[in-house]
Amino acid sequence: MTDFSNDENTIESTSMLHKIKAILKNEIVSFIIGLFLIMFALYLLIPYLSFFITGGADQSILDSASSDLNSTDNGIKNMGGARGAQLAYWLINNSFGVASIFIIAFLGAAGIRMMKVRKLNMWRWFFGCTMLLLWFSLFFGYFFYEAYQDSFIYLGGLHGYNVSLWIESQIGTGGILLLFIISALYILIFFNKKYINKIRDFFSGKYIPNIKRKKKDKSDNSVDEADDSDEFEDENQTKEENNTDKEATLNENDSLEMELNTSADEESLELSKSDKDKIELVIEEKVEEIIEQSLPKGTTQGPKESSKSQDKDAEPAFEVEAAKDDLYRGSLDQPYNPKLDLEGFKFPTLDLMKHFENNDPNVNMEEQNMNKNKIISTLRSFDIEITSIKATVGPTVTLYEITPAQGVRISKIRNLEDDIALSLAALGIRIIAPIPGKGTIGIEVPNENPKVVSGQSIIGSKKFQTCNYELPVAFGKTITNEVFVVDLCKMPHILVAGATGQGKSVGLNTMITSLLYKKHPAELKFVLIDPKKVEFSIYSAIKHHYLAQLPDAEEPIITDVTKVVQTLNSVCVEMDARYDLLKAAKVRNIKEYNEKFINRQLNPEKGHKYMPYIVVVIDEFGDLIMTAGKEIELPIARIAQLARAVGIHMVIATQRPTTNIITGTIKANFPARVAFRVSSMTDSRTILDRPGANQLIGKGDMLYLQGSDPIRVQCAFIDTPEVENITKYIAQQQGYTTPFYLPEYTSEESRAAMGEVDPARLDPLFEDAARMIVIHQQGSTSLIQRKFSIGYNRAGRIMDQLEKMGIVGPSEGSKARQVFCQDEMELDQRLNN
Ligand SMILES: Nc1ncnc2c1ncn2[C@@H]1O[C@H](COP(=O)(O)OP(=O)(O)OP(=O)(O)O)[C@@H](O)[C@H]1O
Repeated sequence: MTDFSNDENTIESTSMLHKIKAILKNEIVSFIIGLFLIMFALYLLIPYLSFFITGGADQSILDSASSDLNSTDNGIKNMGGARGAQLAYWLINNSFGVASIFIIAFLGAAGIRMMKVRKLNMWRWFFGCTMLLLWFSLFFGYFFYEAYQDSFIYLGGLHGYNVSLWIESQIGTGGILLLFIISALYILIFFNKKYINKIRDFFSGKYIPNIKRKKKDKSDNSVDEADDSDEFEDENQTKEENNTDKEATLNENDSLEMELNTSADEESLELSKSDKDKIELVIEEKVEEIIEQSLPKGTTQGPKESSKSQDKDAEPAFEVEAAKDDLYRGSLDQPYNPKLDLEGFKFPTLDLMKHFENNDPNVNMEEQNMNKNKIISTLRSFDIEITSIKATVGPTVTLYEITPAQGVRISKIRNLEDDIALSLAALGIRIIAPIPGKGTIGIEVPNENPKVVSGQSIIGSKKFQTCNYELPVAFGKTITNEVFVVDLCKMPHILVAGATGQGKSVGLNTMITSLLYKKHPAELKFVLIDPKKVEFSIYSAIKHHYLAQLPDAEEPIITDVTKVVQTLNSVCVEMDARYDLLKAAKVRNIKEYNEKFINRQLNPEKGHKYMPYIVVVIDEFGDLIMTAGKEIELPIARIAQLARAVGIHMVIATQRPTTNIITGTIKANFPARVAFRVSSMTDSRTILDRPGANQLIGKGDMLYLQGSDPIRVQCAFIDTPEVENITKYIAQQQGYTTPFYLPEYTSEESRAAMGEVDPARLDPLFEDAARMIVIHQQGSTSLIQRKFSIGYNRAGRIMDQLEKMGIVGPSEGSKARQVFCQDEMELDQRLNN
C-alpha cells in the first residue's frame, strides 16, 4: 500500500506557506509588520547604545540569581529598562559583540522595505549585514580578547571569541590572519565591484613603483626633493581623502550601496566601463605625478608638458570628471534607473491578441489574370499601349505596375481613372502616376477576399520587435506586405481623419497598443481625451501605469470639454516647465536630458527629474473644436509647435476633415497625416492636400503621408476585447500609487476670481519682471515673455500678479498696461509692504 500521508503533509505545508506569503503580501499586513520592525529596531538601539555606559553597573544585577527583574525597583540603569538591558547583554556579550548593530540595521531595513518607504534589495541587505556581523565579531573577538579581562564588554561577543579561537586552533595564526584579509576583500567586492580592479591592480604590481620611487627619493637625501616627496605624499593623501570624500558623498546620495539591486546588474557593463575609465584616469594622473617627482627639479616642466601634450585625449575626460556641472556629480557608480520603481513590470505578451489563421497573402491567380486582362483591354480601348505589367498582392489591395509604351502621356492615364474603375467594376481604385522613383504607373485594385492584418502579426513581427525607435508605432502592412512602423518622436504629431466606421478608432488603438508593447510605464504617459466617452474607457484600467491626468481630475480619461481645455493648458505648463529644465541642464532635447539625468549629472534637488514621454491622444477632435473653438485650438497649436523637443507628442483624430476643423494652424503643425476613407475628394484634399483618401476601401485601408507621397497601408485590426486583455494584463501588475500628475493650471477667470495674491505663490521671476516693467515703464506681457524667454502663459500669470500687487493697471486691450510705480524705490516700498 502506498503511504500518502507524507505527500499530504507536504501539500498541506506548501499551501500553508502560500497562505502565509499571501498574508505577508497584503499591503496593510506588510505595513503593520514593517512599522513594528522599525519600532523594534529603534527600541533595540536604545539599550544597545546605553549598554556601553551602563553595562558595567547592570551586569552584576543581571548575573545575580537573587535579583528580581520584574520588580520596579530592580536597579537597572540601562535606558532600555530591564528587558532592554537583557537584550543588549545578550546581543553584545553573549552573541556577536558590538557587531550586533548589523542585526538592528537589518531589522530597520526590513521594516523600511515592508512599509514600502524605500525599495531595498533585502537579499543584499541580508547577506551584507550577515557578512559584516560575522567578520567584525570575529575580528574583535580575536584581536581584542585581552581587553575582555578587565572590561564588562566583550567587543566580539562570545561568538567572536570562541569561534576565532577555534579557527586559530585549526589553521594557525597565519591562517586566520589571511582569512581576515581575504574575507574583508570579498566583503568589499560584495559592496562595490570596483574593488575587483583595485585588487587586480595591486596584484599586477601597479602600486609597487609608487613605493619604490618614494624610497628612491628618500635615499637621495636632497632636501628639496624630500620636500617635494612630502608634498607628493600629501597631495596623494589629500587626493585620496578627496576621493574617499567624493565616494562617501556619492554613496550617501545613493543612500547605501546595498540598495543596488538585481536590475542594476543589467547595467553592469556600463557600470564597470565607467568605473574602469575612472580608475584609469586616476592611475594616469598618478603616473604623471610620479614622473614629475622622479625627475630633477629643473627638468620637471618638460616631461610634464610633453606628457600632457601626449595625453591630450585623456585630459578632457579628466576635466569632465571634475567638471563643475551645477556642482552636482551624483553617484557615477550607479546610473539612475527610471524603471526601478516598477522593475518587475512585464510587457504584455503576444498571446493576448487574436491569432488569425489565414494571415498569409494567398494569391488568387484567376483574379489576378482577370484584372490584368481587364486593365490591358481598358487601356487599349483608349489607345494606350503598355509594354509590361506586374502585380504585387497586398493584404487588401493589389498593385499593378504598368510600363506604358513610348509616347504615352501620363496625364492621359490619370484622367482615365474612373473609366478603368468602371471597367474593373471595383471600388477603391487608385492610380499612382507615376510611382515615385520608378518609371512605372501604379493601379491599386482591391482584392476580392481581403485579409485581416492581425495586431499579433504586426506587434510580433521582427521589424517591430527589433526596431529601436523612441516611440515606435506599428500601423499595419503596406501593399508589399511589409510591416509599416514609424517613430512618433520623429513625426512628431499625427493628424488622423476618416469618415465614420472606416477604422479610425481601431487605428488609434493600434497606435496606443504598439506603444504599450514597447515602452515601460516609467518612460511613457498618455493623456487620453475622448469626447465620445466610450472609445478610451478601456484604458482607465492602466491609469496607475501609463496615464497622466490633472491632480483634481476624477476620471483618468478626459471627456468633459472644460476639463479638456484645462488639461491641454496644463500640458502647456508642463511643456514650459520642461523647457526650463532643459535650459538649466544645457541640453537641447529630452533624450539628452534623460541621458544626463540617468548618468546622475543633474541634481534632483534642483527640480530635475526623469522625463517620461507624453503622448496626447484626442479622439473626435472636431467635436471639441465645434464646442470650444479657439480655447482648444490655441493650446493644441502651442503643443504642436513647441513640444517635440520636450517629448510631448500629439495624435488627433477627426471624423470631419473640414477646413473649419482642420485649420491652417493645425495643418501646418501636424506634418504627419493618416487618412482613412473619407466621403469626398474635398475632405481628402483637406487632410492630405490631394485626392486619394476618398478612393480607399474602408475597414482600415489608409494612406499615410509624411513628406511628399502617401503610402497605402492596411491598418492592423486590434479589437476592443484584445485591448481589454492587454490593459487587464498590465493593470494586474504593480503600478504607481497615483497616475502621473500634470501640473495644475489656473485659468484666467479663476485667477481673476482669486483676489489677493498669495506671496508664497508668486512666480520666481516676479520680482525681476516687476523691476524690468518699472524700468521700462511699459506694462506689456510680451515684453516679459521676450526678456525672460518664457512662455505666454507664464508671462500672463506674472502680469496678473503684478496687477494684483498694484504695480500695473488692468489690461487695456492691445495697448500696454499703465505702470503705477514711478521708480525702483517706489517698487521696493510696495514690495516690502
Ligand atoms: N484595420 C481593420 N481591419 C479590418 N476591419 C476593420 C479595421 N478597422 C476597422 N475595421 C472594421 O470597421 C469597423 C469600424 O471601425 P472603427 O470603429 O475603427 O471606425 P471609426 O472610424 O472609429 O468610426 P467612428 O468614427 O464612428 O467611431 C470595425 O468594427 C471593424 O469591423
